[in-house]
Amino acid sequence: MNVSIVGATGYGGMELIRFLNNHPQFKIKSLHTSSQFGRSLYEENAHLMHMKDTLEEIDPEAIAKKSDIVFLATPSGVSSQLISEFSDLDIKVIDLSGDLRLQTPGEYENWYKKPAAPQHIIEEAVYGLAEWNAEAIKKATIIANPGCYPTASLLGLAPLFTEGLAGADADVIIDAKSGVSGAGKSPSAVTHFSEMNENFKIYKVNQHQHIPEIEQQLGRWSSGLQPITFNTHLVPMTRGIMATMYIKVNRETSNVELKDLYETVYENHPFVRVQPLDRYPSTKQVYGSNFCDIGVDYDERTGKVTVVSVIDNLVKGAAGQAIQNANILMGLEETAGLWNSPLYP
Ligand SMILES: NC(=O)C1=CN([C@@H]2O[C@H](COP(=O)(O)OP(=O)(O)OC[C@H]3O[C@@H](n4cnc5c(N)ncnc54)[C@H](OP(=O)(O)O)[C@@H]3O)[C@@H](O)[C@H]2O)C=CC1
Ligand SMILES: CC(=O)N[C@@H](CCC(=O)OP(=O)(O)O)C(=O)O
Repeated sequence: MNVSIVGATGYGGMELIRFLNNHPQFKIKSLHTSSQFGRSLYEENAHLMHMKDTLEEIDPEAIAKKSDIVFLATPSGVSSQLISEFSDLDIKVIDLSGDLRLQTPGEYENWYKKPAAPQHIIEEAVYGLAEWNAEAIKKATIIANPGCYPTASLLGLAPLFTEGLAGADADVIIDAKSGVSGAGKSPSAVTHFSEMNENFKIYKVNQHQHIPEIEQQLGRWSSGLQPITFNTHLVPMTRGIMATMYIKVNRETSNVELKDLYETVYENHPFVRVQPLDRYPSTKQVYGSNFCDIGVDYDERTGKVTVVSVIDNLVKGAAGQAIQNANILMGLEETAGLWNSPLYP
């Protein structure tokens, strides 16, 4: 099966290339750029010097003729415009941006401050939280790949909500931290070395665009969900997300019960690894891999559960989950091309 990547020169695009080069069924057919067509991929990306591909312009009709799937790894505000051209063509689309995740155009415009995609396309797009939406993903034409923070948060929260231990009044608090590659390839005043080195920053306080995305999915599991508290921090490391979450549960529980619950829920989901009792994950144990590692603890004093969830933002948080979704969509093994161990130490 042939695949194309739009936004191939960005961090998400290059991570797609890294995994697709080792994929048993998918072959990279073309790589697309908005600003560098005609140049060789390796010219600005020395680590890809072994690849001879030339970057091509973004022509949806030409892409649909050569490929079965196109990955859009473009900044927000791009696929909301491009998607209309692809949706009339015979090609599956997997969008890594936030453009097709929110079910209401007004909500997208409110949080992203950009024009939304057409309503009928938003309705057609399937939310690609792979562990929780596989049946819909199998039948999808357009997949909205989840955001990095929502992936870590929702995988950690899901068992409590789907198994009835937490409900609408769970008073969810998510305290999340990310490595700097989450902000993409372009350097900025916030992310350059002397700003980030030996520093720890909170940003977008109570304003992050992933708030409605997390609430939307939690609301599917628990109707009438009260608003959540969600805040994000930048950590001076390249990759990794840790979401530490606090959830009020509706009855007493124990760490043994919680561990059993999480293990049972994720029994048939190889990319989610539940930690042993009294162990909590760190970002390095998933570095470069498609794993999401989760640790849980019940605090008897407060009646709250603490969930710690870690992913690599560029893999399970972006390119890895996008390929996992492509595997499910094409009827392949979910793990095809993704079953590598984390890079450690
Ligand atoms: N980084 C992360 O951890 C995650 C990112 N995402 C999302 O994935 C998407 C890609 O992110 P990331 O790779 O980090 O971003 P980058 O900024 O690293 O890369 C984006 C790429 O998109 C291309 N691009 C820029 N403007 C346009 C345009 N107008 N039309 C078409 N292509 C354009 C650029 O390449 P060129 O100039 O060659 O066209 C650029 O290399 C974003 O929407 C991001 O929010 C989601 C989850 C995690
Ligand atoms: C560290 C960092 O800056 N992370 C980015 C994640 C961006 C992203 O993934 O945005 P969409 O999912 O909405 O496309 C942020 O917090 O905005």
